Amino acid sequence: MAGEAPELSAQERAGKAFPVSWDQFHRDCRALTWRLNEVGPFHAVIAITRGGLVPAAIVARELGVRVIDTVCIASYDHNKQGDLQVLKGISEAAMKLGGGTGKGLLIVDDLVDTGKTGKLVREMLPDAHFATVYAKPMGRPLVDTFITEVSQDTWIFFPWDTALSYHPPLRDGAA
Ligand SMILES: O=P(O)(O)OC[C@H]1O[C@H](OP(=O)(O)OP(=O)(O)O)[C@H](O)[C@@H]1O
Ligand code: HPA
Ligand SMILES: [Mg+2]
Repeated sequence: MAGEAPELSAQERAGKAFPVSWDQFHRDCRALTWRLNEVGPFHAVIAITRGGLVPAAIVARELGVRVIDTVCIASYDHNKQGDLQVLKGISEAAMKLGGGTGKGLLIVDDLVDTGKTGKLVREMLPDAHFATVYAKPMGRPLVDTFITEVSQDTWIFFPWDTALSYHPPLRDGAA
């Protein structure tokens, strides 16, 4: 309708930016693995796609886990959260390894924000261990292990979603 304020995306509502480089992300994943190493061993890693694929590869490599499965969930379209859609569930083989409830399985995602995605996967695997690299306060109670907490009004920019670009000097009005 004319005159109505345009709806803000989750990223715009967040306000603060937290850009993460590949280097930083790799370091944070290794730090996460140090903590997980005290909790395991794990029979398999379940990556929540797509963001969970990158930390899952690093964590699985460090922990020596070779069985990796995915649960494919779509929610944010660019930066606005819609209804969650499970595009692919957990495989029968991974379910079997976790005794049907996820015991001994490690779920990995890049972050929890509102916690909606994590909640859905936890319902599928109630006894699994859930780890993320970053956590915002709303989603934090759902996670068993994470490395860095950022405020709810922060948007995390991952290296696979960003590229280096020119930034004008402050003097010329850059924010
Ligand atoms: O805690 P929530 O509010 O549910 O948000 C967290 C989820 O959102 C992002 O995934 P997204 O749905 O954007 O898909 P992607 O991993 O394919 O980028 C992120 O990778 C988490 O999986
Ligand atoms: O802060 C975020 N960054 C990137 N993707 C996301 N999906 C939910 N929250 C975020
Ligand atoms: Mg995701």
